[in-house]
Amino acid sequence: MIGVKICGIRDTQTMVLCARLKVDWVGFVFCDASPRFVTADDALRLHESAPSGQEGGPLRVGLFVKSDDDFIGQVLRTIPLDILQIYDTPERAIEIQSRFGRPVWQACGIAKYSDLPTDPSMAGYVIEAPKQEQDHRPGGLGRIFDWSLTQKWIPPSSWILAGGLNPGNVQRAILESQAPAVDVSSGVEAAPGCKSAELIEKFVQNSRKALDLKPKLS
Ligand SMILES: O=C(O)c1ccccc1N[C@@H]1O[C@H](COP(=O)(O)O)[C@@H](O)[C@H]1O
Repeated sequence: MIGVKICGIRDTQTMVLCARLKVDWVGFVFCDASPRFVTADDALRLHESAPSGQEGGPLRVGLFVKSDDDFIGQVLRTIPLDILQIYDTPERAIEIQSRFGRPVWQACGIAKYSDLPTDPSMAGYVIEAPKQEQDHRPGGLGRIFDWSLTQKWIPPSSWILAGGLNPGNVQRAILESQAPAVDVSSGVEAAPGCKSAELIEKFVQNSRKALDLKPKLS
């Protein structure tokens, strides 16, 4: 079964839907440059609206972009995040992992094969398109990269494919990249920051069908 993460949740209906669809992870974006930004109090309200990971619901992932310890600590005192998705240097991501005692998924922008990470001490990696000069934030931009780059990569720990995925391309993305899990934000939205129940359902369904399709597409 392909793991699925729905990121940038801002409303309780979407939380409840993700729990009903047995999505593996939901993401809360603590980056105020994003149309999906939530405060720690918003995230707590969302967290409380659906079964927790320990109760069989989706694990809660918090996204932090170049955040300092004070900010991360303040969010963690409000909401019990299961995983921290970090947009920062690898050194800083490792520091955060040991300081806060939570698994860290480091976000890596991949333009070429040698950009793929090799450090097994990180709990996981989010493998996505690289940030460009004009971007005001590092993710949630609906941009893909060359999925075939990960085919021969030996991942040092668990990983998830992200960037520009949507219900129409996710099956091909899984087959071309050989990803064990997929992460989507803008590709299941009706407008920036506004999730579509219909697109989420299709995305989850199509992701999970990818394994069945393998012989037909390869
Ligand atoms: O979603 C955002 O606005 C965002 C802001 C800052 C950092 C990451 C963000 N989103 C993450 O980016 C990838 C790809 O998103 P998309 O599917 O291309 O829209 C994914 O991990 C999002 O969670």
